[in-house]
Formats: sequence, C-alpha cells, structure tokens
Amino acid sequence: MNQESPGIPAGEPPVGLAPAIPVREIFRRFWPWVRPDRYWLPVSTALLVAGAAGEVVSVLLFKNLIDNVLVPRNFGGFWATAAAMVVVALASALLVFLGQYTATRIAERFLLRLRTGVVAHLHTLPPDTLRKRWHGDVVARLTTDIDQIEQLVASGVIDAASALISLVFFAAAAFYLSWPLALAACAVAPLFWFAARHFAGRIQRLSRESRRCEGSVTAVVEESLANSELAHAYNQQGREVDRVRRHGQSLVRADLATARVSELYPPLLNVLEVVGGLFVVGLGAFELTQGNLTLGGLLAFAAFMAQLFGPAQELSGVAAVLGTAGAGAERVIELLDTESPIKERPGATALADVRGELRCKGVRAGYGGPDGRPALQCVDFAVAPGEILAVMGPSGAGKSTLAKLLVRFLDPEQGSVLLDGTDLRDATVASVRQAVTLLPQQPQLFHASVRDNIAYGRPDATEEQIVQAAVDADADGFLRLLPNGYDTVLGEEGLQLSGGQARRVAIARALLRATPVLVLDEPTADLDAPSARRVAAPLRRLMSGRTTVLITHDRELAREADAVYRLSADGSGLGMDRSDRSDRRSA
Ligand SMILES: Nc1ncnc2c1ncn2[C@@H]1O[C@H](COP(=O)(O)OP(=O)(O)OP(=O)(O)O)[C@@H](O)[C@H]1O
Repeated sequence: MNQESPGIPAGEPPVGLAPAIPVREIFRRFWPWVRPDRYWLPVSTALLVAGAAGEVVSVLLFKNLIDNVLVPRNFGGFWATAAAMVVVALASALLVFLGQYTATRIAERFLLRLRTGVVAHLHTLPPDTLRKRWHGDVVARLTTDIDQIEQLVASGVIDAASALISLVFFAAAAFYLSWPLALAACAVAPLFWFAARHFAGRIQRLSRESRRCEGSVTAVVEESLANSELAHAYNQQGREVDRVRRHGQSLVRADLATARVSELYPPLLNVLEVVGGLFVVGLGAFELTQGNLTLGGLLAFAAFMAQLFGPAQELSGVAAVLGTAGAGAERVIELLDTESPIKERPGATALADVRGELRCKGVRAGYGGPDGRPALQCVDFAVAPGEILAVMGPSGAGKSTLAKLLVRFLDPEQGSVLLDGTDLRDATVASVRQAVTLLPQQPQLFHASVRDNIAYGRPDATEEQIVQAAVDADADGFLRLLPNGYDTVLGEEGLQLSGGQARRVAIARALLRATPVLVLDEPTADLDAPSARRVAAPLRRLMSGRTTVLITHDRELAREADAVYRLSADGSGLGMDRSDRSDRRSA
C-alpha cells in the first residue's frame, strides 16, 4: 500500500488494489452472514415465482379474451374474463410485493450482520495494525463496498433464483402455446449468455479500479479534514483541495471506463431482445397465415416473449452485478483477512486477583521494519506492587512501544513481560486489559456526555462514583460550570475543553477503572508548566497504591516515582535507578 506524503508525485493513489477472489469463494465467505435467514430465501423466491405464475395466468386469460370475446365479437364473455384478470392481477401484485419486501428484509439484515461483523473484526486488531490502513478507505469499504455486496449475495441470489424459475414458467407456457415458436425463441437465448459472459469479467476488472479510486478519495478527504488546522496555519488549503481533485479525477476516469462497458450492456441486451423478438414474431405471423396459431395465441405468445426476456435480462444483469459487487467484496474480504498480530494462546488463562508485580525480562520488540531493527531491546526491570516506575529516554527511544507491550497492543519478539509472574502472552487479552489501564498520550473524548465519557471504561459506575472520580481528577469544578454540567455533550475530539481539562477528564476515566496496574504515556505532554502542575495532584491520586509505569520527559513528575528506568536513543535498556522517594518509603 502506498503511504502518501506531501512529496508524492501528482495523482499517486494512497490505496492499493485488493487481491482478486473467485466468485464461488466470495459466496462461501459471505454465506455465514446470510445463513440466519436461509429459510427466508426460498420463501421470498417462492412468493416472487408465484407472482410470476400469476402473470402467466394473466396472459392466458388475455388470449382467452381475444380468441373468445374479441375475434367472435361475443361481448357476453367479457365480464367473467375481465373479473378473473383483475383478481389475478391483484393477487400477483400482492405476491410480488411480499416477495420483494421479504428479499429487502433479508438483504438489510445481511448488511447489518456483515457490517457489524467487519467492525467487530476491526476491533480485534491492535491500533497500530488498524493505523496501517487509511481510515477513509476503511469507511468506504464499510459503506459503499458492503452495499454492493448486498446486491450480489442476498438480493442477487433471490433475483437470480426467481428469474430462473420464472424463465422456466414462461418457457413452459410458450411451449404450450406453440412449440415451434418456443424453440425459435430458445435459439436466441445463447446470445444473452455470450453477452453476459463477455461483459461480466470486463466490468469486474474495471470496477476494481473504481472501488480502489473511491477508497483513495475518501482516504484523502478524511486526512485532509483531519489536518485542516495544519492546512490553515500553513496556508495550504489550496493544496489540500488539489489533492482531493487529483484523486477525484482518477475516480472519474475509472468510473467512466467502467460506465463505457456497464452502460453499453443494457442497451445491447435491448437490441438483442428486439432482434430476437422480431425473429419470433415473424415466424409467428407465418404460423398464423398457415392456420397453426390463433390471433389470441400469437399475441399471447408475444406477451410471453416480453415476459421471457425480462427474467433473461435479469439473469444477464446478475452477471454485471457479479462484476461490480465482486470488486467491492474483494475489498471487504481483504479487511476481514487482516490478521491480528496479537494471538490468544490455546489454554490462555484469565488473570485474577492481580497484585501488580510487573517484570520485563530481556524484552526485545519492534514493528518488523525492512531493516529488522528493534524499537526496544535488552529491557529488564521489576516493579513491586504499588510502586511507580518512571521511564525516561530521548524521543524515539521506544517508550510508547513499552507502553504498548504492557497492554498487549504488541507482543515481545524476545523475552517476556510478566504480571504477578504470569507471562502476558499466557493470559487472555481481555484479562490483561482488565488489570492494566493505559492513559494514552492524547486524551481521547467521545461525542457523548461528560458522564458517559468518564464512565467509558466502567459503564456500570454510579453517579457518586463518577463524580468522585471527577473530584479526584480535579475536574469537578470546571465540569459543573459547563452549560449542562455532567450532561454536556463534548464535541468530536472534545473541542469544547482545553488540553489540560481534557486530560483531567481522561484521568477521571482512568481513576474510575481502578485497576491494579497503570501505564501513563506522557501524561503532561503538550501542557504548559502551570497546566502540567495542575494535573500533577490528580495524577498522584491516580497512581497512589497502584503499580504504575510513568512514561515522561517531565523531571518534576518523575520525582513522584520510586525508580527511574532509562532507555537509550536506540531503544536499549540502560538500567534502573532507585530514587530518594523509594528509600524514604522503604525506611
Ligand atoms: N506503528 C509503528 N510502526 C513502525 N515503527 C514504529 C511504530 N511506532 C513507533 N515506531 C518506531 O519505533 C521507535 C520507537 O517509537 P516510540 O513511539 O516507542 O518512541 P517514544 O520513545 O515513545 O518517542 P516519543 O518520546 O517521541 O513519543 C521509533 O523509531 C519509531 O519510528
């Protein structure tokens, strides 16, 4: 995948093509999401087929009307036939409606399951794995691509099945009316088949590029808006618009290439239909002059031909849908096939009654870059329950990488991280995260009330517990001054709060979880000195009595620690210094 940077050549797309997958494999992969509604598939198909059967009866009644009422000029038979035609038309309309509605219901439920299934899978991936993908592209896959799969798997199957069965019905009725004419009509069918085969493959190849370009556009728009502050500050708005235009132009080119083929397909089918129809009607006229067919029979046959071509076109249309939806399906399957590097070992146990004794033994970890250089190596330390370990080192030394190891966003390549003597890889991922709270570098706030933001890690917390956490985080005062107090909805990314305030809300959230182990990743980063001092007291309360790994550049804050562990610029562990505070505590 290309990672676009400002220096990339014009028009280079940031999103790669998903690997091609055969249609049968696509159906196999998506079937589990259709499965819960598998019994509704035949019901919907049966309703649609019954509706089609009604149309056959309608046409036969129409033949009856011509041969028994119009041709002999016998008006007396009109009312009975007309009444029967109205009843059949109503019944047929109702059946088709019910069939289509059931099909839509199956499709919608399939979409819901698939979309939530894909999101659930994405949530099993650690943040770094997810970050390797462009968020805008992921959103495009979750919306447009999934919508296209619906046409293929759910309604596609129903449409194809009902078209096929209707085709059999109309063909049988046509043979009943005149077998020579019906045989002639069948001779036209292979033309549709060849057209479908020719177009489906081409549409799929072109759609792949369209889908990829659409992912690129969404990715660029999302990144451009996310960085709008930088674009404004550096006066680069025009460049951002250009980027979107460039990727948009690629999408236009790809969409037009697809349209040149896919839009040619239906009119071509129409031409085939006209040619085939004329051929059959010509033959029918001949049969009429020979007295082998009545006028009503010929007109009814012509009506059947029209009905026959409908399902035949629909079946050929399924081929086009296979093309476009197949390309979308490949992109969704690529997401589903992204594996988490964090594996749950068979027989992994849940950590229970954690005291908080934390050890790193000869840890080496990295991101598997091309040079194979680790981000961390030879990291050895031990923290007793309730102790605070400050981790210091220059930028890029691997401090955040260490934080990721402690919450299993990453596993070591060598050595081990132990909690109460258990290797974290032998524990279930959920139980590790139940025991360890990470306070990330950037406080993250949801578009939700203050109360819900604080209770995020403990949704069952009572009002008193939430308020107490806010008080301990020194946030209660300013939260009560917000327009609706704890009910105030914080904007996306907490725009209504200052950096220091947002951090105190994040501290309240961490306090409320009350886990035995804490990992604080630069909790005073980007705060000015007064704001940093302001969060020091809440941080002290947060760390009190908990095993804490405190990653910080802030020497003042590091004084709170019992020991300091230093990392060198190349990520090597340099050893641990016990602090005066630790001596005081042990005295
Ligand atoms: N997701 C990632 N993929 C590849 N390499 C990464 C990733 N995250 C970090 N690195 C690399 O690992 C090394 C350590 O990064 P890390 O973020 O742990 O450093 P840090 O000490 O926390 O830096 P800072 O103090 O600037 O936050 C760096 O060389 C960085 O480029």
